[in-house]
Amino acid sequence: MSLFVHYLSLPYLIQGIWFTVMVTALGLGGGLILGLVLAWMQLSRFSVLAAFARGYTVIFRGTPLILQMVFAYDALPQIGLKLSAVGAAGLALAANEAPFIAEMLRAGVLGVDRGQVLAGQALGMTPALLMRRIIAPQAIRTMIPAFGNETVSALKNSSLASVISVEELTLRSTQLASSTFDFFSIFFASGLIYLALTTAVSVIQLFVERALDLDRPTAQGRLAIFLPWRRADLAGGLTLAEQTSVPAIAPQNPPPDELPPPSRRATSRLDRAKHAAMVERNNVAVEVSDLRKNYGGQTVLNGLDLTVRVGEVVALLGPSGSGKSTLLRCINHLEDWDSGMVRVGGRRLGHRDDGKPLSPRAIAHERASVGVGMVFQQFNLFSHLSAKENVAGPLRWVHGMTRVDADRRARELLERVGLSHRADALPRHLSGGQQQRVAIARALAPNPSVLLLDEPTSALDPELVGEVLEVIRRLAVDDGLTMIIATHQIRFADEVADRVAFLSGGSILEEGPAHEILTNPSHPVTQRFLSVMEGDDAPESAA
Ligand SMILES: Nc1ncnc2c1ncn2[C@@H]1O[C@H](COP(=O)(O)OP(=O)(O)OP(=O)(O)O)[C@@H](O)[C@H]1O
Repeated sequence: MSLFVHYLSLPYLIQGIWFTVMVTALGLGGGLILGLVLAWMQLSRFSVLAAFARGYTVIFRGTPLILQMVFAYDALPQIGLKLSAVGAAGLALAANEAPFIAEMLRAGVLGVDRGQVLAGQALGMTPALLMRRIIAPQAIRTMIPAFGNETVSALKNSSLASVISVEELTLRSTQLASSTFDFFSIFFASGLIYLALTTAVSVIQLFVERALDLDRPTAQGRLAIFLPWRRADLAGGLTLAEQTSVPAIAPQNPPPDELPPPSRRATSRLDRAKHAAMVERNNVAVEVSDLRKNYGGQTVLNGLDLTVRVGEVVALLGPSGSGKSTLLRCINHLEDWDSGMVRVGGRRLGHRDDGKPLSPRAIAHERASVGVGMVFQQFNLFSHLSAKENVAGPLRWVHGMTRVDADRRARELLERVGLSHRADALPRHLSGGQQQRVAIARALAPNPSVLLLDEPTSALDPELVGEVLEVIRRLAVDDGLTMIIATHQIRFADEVADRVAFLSGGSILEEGPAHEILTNPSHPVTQRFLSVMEGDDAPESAA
């Protein structure tokens, strides 16, 4: 026992730790940089880069690290690259770790909900901005456990550096044992030192995981100063003390969601008819002509034409799979199409005037300047940001608003959708209806010229549908916003829409004044569709 304690504190062994840590740090640091490059290459649009990265991965993941170390130490000098033993071991470890780290990074990036990426694009975020503000913060959080594992594995793998005479812990233990023959005590002491190092890594991993856990309010507050995507919350009006006291879950008796009273403008059908007649004279807001889109062999949009005027509310109805969502995504150029043209505010979104496609970055800038807001079926709120940050963040990042102005606008809009009291809640602490109202506030924040709503209530429980429809109704009636709404809510369409377009098989079968189409459809497919809906949601027929 005393010998064991003696070896545990022997400077010769302790100094070996320094080499072990150095090789590990070089391997992990280099592996992280190289892994980032490999992950970027694999995710890139250029297939040559992706193929090169895959080839690298196959070679370095498929050959033993020990051979890579020997190669780095003995073969590289042949081509004039002479490295120290520690340098060669660090380089080989980095080259070996890189493909594993790249896969981890790729899994983290691909694991971020695609809906949030779409929402960011719809808000006019460039690919780089999306990566920095939306994808990376979420991916990093999910990658911590895997990165902890990788660190432990790199630490243990560093022992292979002994084959190229790096005087790390394993080599020194072996040397000591061969001179003293006290194998058991020396290797037991050395094993215990490795265990202490890997335990330290696990403790750090645990600390970082807890610190990044958004559900722990204390951590949120403390760590926010180091995290760019959380710093915003602090500066948004809450002091650090207030921030740390924000409850992780909704308070027991939260104040009820209250929408401000609507304007006195009536929502009667007669008013809607007058409104429809009035917008007839307005400029064209959205023009879709002869739009065609296929997914593989399936035709989803089949030469579709649609014109929407400023201030008009158009409801898209039609059976499931008729192409409503695809049409909305094309209008915002979240989806490319095969032929035809889409103009928003007179501009060909996504294309130059000569018809050539724009780069993703240029499309993002154009989306932001043309102003097409989008509300999705699944809300697609940024799950790592509070309700207020979901609204204020894009205003700062995309539209260059100051923090004070963006926060003020976010608060105004949250108040308008009756959620000012939940401004600091994370999306997962809100009900579906509340999340959709935040999503509407977020889409409205940059004052879009057109708002596209893709079945905004179909993911909601029936008792939550009403609150979201009320918010949309107010936007249509009080604010006169130009809207295109894909919906299955027939009664709602009758109340708020000026016009209904009925889609089937990727084209518009029938369109016209909402009440007329809904109560007296002329096409047999529309008649059949409305009669199926009749039981629960059909409008009262005209008197
Ligand atoms: N990314 C995709 N890849 C392949 N097919 C797709 C894709 N997106 C949609 N589709 C297909 O395109 C067709 C139209 O889909 P879309 O979502 O536009 O219909 P919808 O009218 O909005 O339906 P719903 O009312 O059910 O939402 C469907 O048959 C769907 O399976």
